[in-house]
Amino acid sequence: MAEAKVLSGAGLRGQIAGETALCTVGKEGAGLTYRGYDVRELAANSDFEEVAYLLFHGELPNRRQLAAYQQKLKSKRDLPVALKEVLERIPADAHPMDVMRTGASVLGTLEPEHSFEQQREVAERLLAVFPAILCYWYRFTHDGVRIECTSDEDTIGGHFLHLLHGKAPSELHRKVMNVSLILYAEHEFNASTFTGRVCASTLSDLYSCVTGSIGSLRGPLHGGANEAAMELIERFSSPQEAVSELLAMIERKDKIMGFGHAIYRESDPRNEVIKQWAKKLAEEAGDSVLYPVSEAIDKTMWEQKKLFPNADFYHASAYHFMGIPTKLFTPIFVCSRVTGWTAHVFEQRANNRIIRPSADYIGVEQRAVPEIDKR
Ligand SMILES: CC(=O)SCCNC(=O)CCNC(=O)[C@H](O)C(C)(C)COP(=O)(O)OP(=O)(O)OC[C@H]1O[C@@H](n2cnc3c(N)ncnc32)[C@H](O)[C@@H]1OP(=O)(O)O
Ligand SMILES: O=C([O-])CC(=O)C(=O)O
Repeated sequence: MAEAKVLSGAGLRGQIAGETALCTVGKEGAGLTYRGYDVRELAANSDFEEVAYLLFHGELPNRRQLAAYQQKLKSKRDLPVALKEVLERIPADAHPMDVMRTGASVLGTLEPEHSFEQQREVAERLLAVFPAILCYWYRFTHDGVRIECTSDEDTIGGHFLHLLHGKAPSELHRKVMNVSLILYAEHEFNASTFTGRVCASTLSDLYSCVTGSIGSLRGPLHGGANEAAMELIERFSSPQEAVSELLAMIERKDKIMGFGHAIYRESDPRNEVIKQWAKKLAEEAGDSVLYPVSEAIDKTMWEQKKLFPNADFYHASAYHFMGIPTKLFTPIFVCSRVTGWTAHVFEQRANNRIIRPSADYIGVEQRAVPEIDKR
């Protein structure tokens, strides 16, 4: 299960574009590992901060190290006043991924990375501050309130939900956010990470790398698929309606968001984990539509196209059941993947050569430049 496809063709498929010690994707037996650990085991037993520590330091923390790390991240959560002022000026109808991109970029002007020796501090600052960047802007522009950007929540997942809803989340919701952040943390040379590595290879600063990565993640073929999946699911009021409309979409050769993967062949190992939690949340919410509709789409896609849900599909209903507005789904991915992105930048910097591939030229033959009056 979760094996890699035989790769060929466009999109740099099948090309080895570098080395990494961070992650394997689609390796037989364990579909996704972070530094050798199966993501399903990490999601069952760990805090997201343990995974962040693992990606940055190479090994899991012990209990004392984890407590110190969580405390350190907690102390870095507040936003500079100048950043709050910028966030207040971004319109309510802006794309929240543009808010994340701008937030990272502005922080880079206020707290620049002067030397690569600061790289871990900068990465931890970004990790700690992203939930507040998103929620400060969202609550100010949608509810007219200036929220506190700190909370006494120990975990980043709990902190995010606390800022968003203005109150402490339930244990179940804390747990699901924690699992979700673990599942999204790292995924080898995906498009947004590769963007970050290309930027790093020019010896640029960490904020530029992360800002570029956010831009790549924003698209619906990558991180944006969780929002697109939600828009699909909530269109239907019953599994029967979902199946008949889906068959028409398949007939029209529409792309069904939240399905398929560039590397996995038969399943995405993150899906089985988030699917279970989405089911639990559906039961808790007394839902009798969204989850059954999701399952009907899942079943039909497999029967008709042999396409399986990727990490994004059941994340849509899981986030929805926790009261998270759809347009904030992809920014949550940023709050998590910033760990993978920055760990890849550290790796690139440690063994760097500028990334500069070649192209096959398919344009016209060489020719003389005609005088402007003769064109
Ligand atoms: C966390 C993440 O970023 S996971 C990815 C999130 N993205 C999505 O969910 C968007 C929907 N999925 C897709 O667009 C694609 O599956 C991608 C972008 C993820 C992978 O793209 P590719 O590697 O090019 O897909 P692949 O080579 O497997 O495609 C094979 C065929 O299946 C089709 N296909 C793949 N995914 C889908 C889909 N979701 N719906 C309909 N058809 C699909 C392709 O169109 C292609 O058909 P063709 O040969 O007739 O052109
Ligand atoms: O690996 C990919 O191409 C996309 C993906 O699932 C991720 O980045 O999590």
